[in-house]
Amino acid sequence: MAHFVDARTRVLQEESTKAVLSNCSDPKADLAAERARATFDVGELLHYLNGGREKVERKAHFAELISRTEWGNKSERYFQTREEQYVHGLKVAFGIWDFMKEKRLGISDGRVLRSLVNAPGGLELHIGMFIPSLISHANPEQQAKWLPKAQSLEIIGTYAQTELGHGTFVRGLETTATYDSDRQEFIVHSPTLTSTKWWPGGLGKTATHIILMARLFTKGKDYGPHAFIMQIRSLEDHKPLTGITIGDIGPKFGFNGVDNGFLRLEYVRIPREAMLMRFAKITPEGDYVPPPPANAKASYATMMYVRSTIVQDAGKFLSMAVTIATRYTSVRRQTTSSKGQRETQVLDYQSVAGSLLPLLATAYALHFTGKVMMQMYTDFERSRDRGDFSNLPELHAFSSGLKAMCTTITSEGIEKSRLLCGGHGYSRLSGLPDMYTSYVQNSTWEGDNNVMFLQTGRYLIKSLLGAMTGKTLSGYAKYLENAQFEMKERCNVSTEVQWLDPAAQLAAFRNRAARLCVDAAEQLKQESGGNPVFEGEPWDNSNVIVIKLAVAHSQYVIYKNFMDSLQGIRSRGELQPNTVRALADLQGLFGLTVLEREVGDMLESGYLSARQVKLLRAQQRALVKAVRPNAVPLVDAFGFLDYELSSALGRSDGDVYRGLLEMAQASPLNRTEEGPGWKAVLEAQMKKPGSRSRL
Ligand SMILES: CCCCCCCCCCCCCC(=O)SCCNC(=O)CCNC(=O)[C@H](O)C(C)(C)COP(=O)(O)OP(=O)(O)OC[C@H]1O[C@@H](n2cnc3c(N)ncnc32)[C@H](O)[C@@H]1OP(=O)(O)O
Ligand SMILES: Cc1cc2nc3c(=O)[nH]c(=O)nc-3n(C[C@H](O)[C@H](O)[C@H](O)COP(=O)(O)OP(=O)(O)OC[C@H]3O[C@@H](n4cnc5c(N)ncnc54)[C@H](O)[C@@H]3O)c2cc1C
Repeated sequence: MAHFVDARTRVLQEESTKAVLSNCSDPKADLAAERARATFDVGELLHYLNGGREKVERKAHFAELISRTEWGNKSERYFQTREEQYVHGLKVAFGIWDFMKEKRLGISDGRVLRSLVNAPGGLELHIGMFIPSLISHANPEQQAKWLPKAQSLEIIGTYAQTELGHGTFVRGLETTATYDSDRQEFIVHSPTLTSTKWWPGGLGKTATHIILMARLFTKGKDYGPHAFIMQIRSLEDHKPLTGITIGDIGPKFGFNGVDNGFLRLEYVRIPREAMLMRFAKITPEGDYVPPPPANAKASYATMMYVRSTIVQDAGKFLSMAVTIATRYTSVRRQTTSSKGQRETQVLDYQSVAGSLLPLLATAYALHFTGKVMMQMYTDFERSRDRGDFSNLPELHAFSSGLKAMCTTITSEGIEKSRLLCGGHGYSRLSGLPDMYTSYVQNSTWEGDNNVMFLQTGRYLIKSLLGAMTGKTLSGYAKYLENAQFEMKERCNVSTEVQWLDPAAQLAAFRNRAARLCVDAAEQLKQESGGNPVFEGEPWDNSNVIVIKLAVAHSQYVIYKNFMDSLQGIRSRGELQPNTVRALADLQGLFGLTVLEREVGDMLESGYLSARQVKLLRAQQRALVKAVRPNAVPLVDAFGFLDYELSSALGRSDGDVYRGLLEMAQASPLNRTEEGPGWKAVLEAQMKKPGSRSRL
């Protein structure tokens, strides 16, 4: 029934409404005004970043279609229970599958669809690791047997490596696969409590098959972790097979649509052919045939593939967070110094712009590094398929450090973006809390970040030691050939504007990394009492400096990739000069922001003087101002759709307050006016005789 308001009430209210309206915010107009400030052609950059106009339009077309399906509807997204999330995640996966079949779409379209719906569920590991493991570890016969079933979703798999007792230290896995040559079978077994598999995504309630990482024993000898494929659930009634105990590990910090699981095996027999035998093999008689020495770590290849995809995705997630925060802080107005004046857009506060715009620049930096990373992985696959594993060590070092660096940056960046949105950033309807809780596990899974940095540091120190004995280095570590020269080098910047020179910035990144490498090698030598030892106490006691080195190197790599990518764009004339200028500002802002944060090392080493640091800071602040007018256009160029962001604050029309109010309607607490607590608790309590008088 309509609420009746009398005329007198309306007249009295009119004046105050007028007063409020005179300086109240108009978010839609604010965002439109921001867009009008663009100094470059947003459409051009949008198409460039997203692989062309056709892809941009195709994505929008898909979003339009799937948003109307039951599984693609996101209105309940923030209100689901864990069980609902899990079932919804499955519906999404199969919804996408049917949609792809119906429209005859390929894998790259599938990726777009998954990213649009963004509802991680029980099939993540099937797509992300089970199928890739079959491709990289199975021999041609095994691939012919398993891949069609996996690709048609006849079976659903996961990657079961981590155990209660061991995740990082893969060689310490306790699950055993013991070969019985009489029956030409392996007996797979969980001999201890700590050998219980724990964490694999989809293992709890979804997967019918697993890639099992277990220690291979044959003829009484332990050959360490190897990959096996085995069935764990019946394809008839989905119940666990004999000797197998499986379940869900319970709620997590985020990512709760995924049924991460546990698994115990009790003397389960699997055929000899269950061992994935592309590299290492077992003969029917039980003789172990090792992989060639060059690819001794071949069984770790899936992890490297996933690390590469994680690096590729880091930029996307940071860009999403920054899009939400930039749009919102452009329309959010707070505080005015004089009465009658409009309140300030919060993005105009130096503290907000000074935090958010460097993140925007970083999102662009990660975009370019992600592309380089995937290219490097693809190149590795090509040479691997020719039997050439020579670039494996560099790929491992590169992907480990970047996985750690990019996920650290993105995790922190999402949280910073949320904080910059104030109170509304704390609402799940902003999209930022869920993005954080479901992203931050990237710092842990697929190799804890510190552990990954240590792998990169190890490679760099070994490279440096090699260079000192005359070895030629290649790839990103090449600069270490000149480490001794770098130790004496001083920065030659003498004016603020000279800090804009990419060569000056790159030199600072490189010098810091080179010096840290020399320092780390020195410390390791000292701890080792002579020749550096890369394990045990000497190594453990050098962890902090080695991680610092790997961070510095990864920052150098990300900056270099940004610089080289922009150079390539310029020399190929791919973008108009105004667009390149906008990107160059971002490159400078990214570089100087990182260097500013790390000046302590460079002052300590003597590479920079206090005056040069002052100049650097001033130039960094100037770049924040230079980027400010393009803030909204630059996030628009990422090309995220409202459907994709699923955020009241990130709306492309800027209508954030309406967005919050509309999205909140779906809260289950709003299903009735009195709310679920009235009948359950409140009524009885509040109507108790005497309760009013007590209050
Ligand atoms: C479509 C796309 C969808 C994507 C969706 C995503 C969904 C998926 C989501 C994902 C969900 C997540 C799912 C999950 O989480 S799955 C579980 C992931 N688990 C891990 O990542 C475990 C992390 N641990 C390791 O990787 C290893 O054990 C480490 C690396 C720590 C040490 O290992 P180890 O103790 O054995 O070695 P070492 O230190 O004695 O070093 C010995 C030598 O080996 C070299 N070395 C080491 N490793 C590699 C390597 N890989 N390639 C080449 N070389 C390598 C190393 O440089 C050294 O060389 P050198 O110095 O002697 O020359
Ligand atoms: C959401 C999620 C999903 C996952 N999905 C899967 C999956 O599908 N399949 C699967 O097999 N696994 C999965 N994992 C497991 C994941 O790969 C491991 O948790 C990860 O590799 C870290 O190992 P850990 O838990 O043993 O950490 P730990 O190694 O116990 O780390 C604890 C601390 O010790 C430090 N540390 C450990 N070793 C060293 C060292 N050598 N030197 C210095 N510091 C060290 C680490 O830096 C860390 O701070 C998942 C994990 C999560 C959180």
